[in-house]
Amino acid sequence: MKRLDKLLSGKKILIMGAANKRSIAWGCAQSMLDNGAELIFTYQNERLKKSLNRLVQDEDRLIECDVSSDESIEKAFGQVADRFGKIDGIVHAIAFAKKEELAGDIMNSSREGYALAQNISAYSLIAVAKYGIKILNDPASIVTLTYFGSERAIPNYNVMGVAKAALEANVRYLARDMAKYGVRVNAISAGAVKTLAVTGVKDHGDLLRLSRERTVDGESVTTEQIGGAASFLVSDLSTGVVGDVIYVDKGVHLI
Ligand SMILES: NC(=O)c1ccc[n+]([C@@H]2O[C@H](COP(=O)([O-])OP(=O)(O)OC[C@H]3O[C@@H](n4cnc5c(N)ncnc54)[C@H](O)[C@@H]3O)[C@@H](O)[C@H]2O)c1
Repeated sequence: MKRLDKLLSGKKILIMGAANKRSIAWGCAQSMLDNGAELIFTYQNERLKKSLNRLVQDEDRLIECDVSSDESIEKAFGQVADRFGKIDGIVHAIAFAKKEELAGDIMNSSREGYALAQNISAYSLIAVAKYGIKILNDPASIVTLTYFGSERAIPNYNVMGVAKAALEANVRYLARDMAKYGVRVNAISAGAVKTLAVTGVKDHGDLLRLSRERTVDGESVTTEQIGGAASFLVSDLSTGVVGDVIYVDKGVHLI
């Protein structure tokens, strides 16, 4: 029998949502590389490709995918299969809402802004799973990223909190329905970290400070720590974890 000496040796993982070195997706990528995985990355558009290119130079491993379009997802996953064959996992670290929707009272959210947040931040997981069936091995694992604003009314988080609640429900329904393909689906509820996405939330400085103060040791969770849990969830150590939301927030949700 071939001896595999690292947790993720022999596993090919698709990382969706690495915009720069602060991205949670990049923390996941670092941990997975350390654990022996082979990685492929998707980027949203040419602008984000330039940014990702500073971190990943191998052009073959960079594939465009805008999750607002089924055609884009199908094409991207076709390219993944052509270049790398079947894969063993997908990290979905993607969310979006317009800045004006991430401020003030939720009564002022627009129909369009609400729908857009749902489309990019929650529905996209279903679309990724749907096209993912064709390129995922049996067994395989999908991991998405959520936030505590799905359960509590966090100031200004508004439509994104509602989208995260939908995302977590999607995880449960997908976990049920993807099981017949040997695919597990789980979410990590990450503590607040300063990324590009967070800066869209009004008064995000307060959100980050409050979140840091509520961790058990007064230090914010790091993207590396979130990545560690993501590595566990795509690994064979977590085959019993199905349709779950795992907190990686250093205890913020406890208080
Ligand atoms: N930063 C936090 O405090 C925090 C906490 C918990 C959960 N999360 C979640 O983690 C995930 C990653 O966000 P992040 O904080 O690392 O920020 P980030 O800005 O680094 O990453 C967000 C990514 O989403 C991508 N994206 C947006 N719209 C897209 C589209 N239409 N098609 C394809 N990609 C698209 C962006 O290109 C970017 O790469 C998000 O789901 C976010 O809600 C973040």
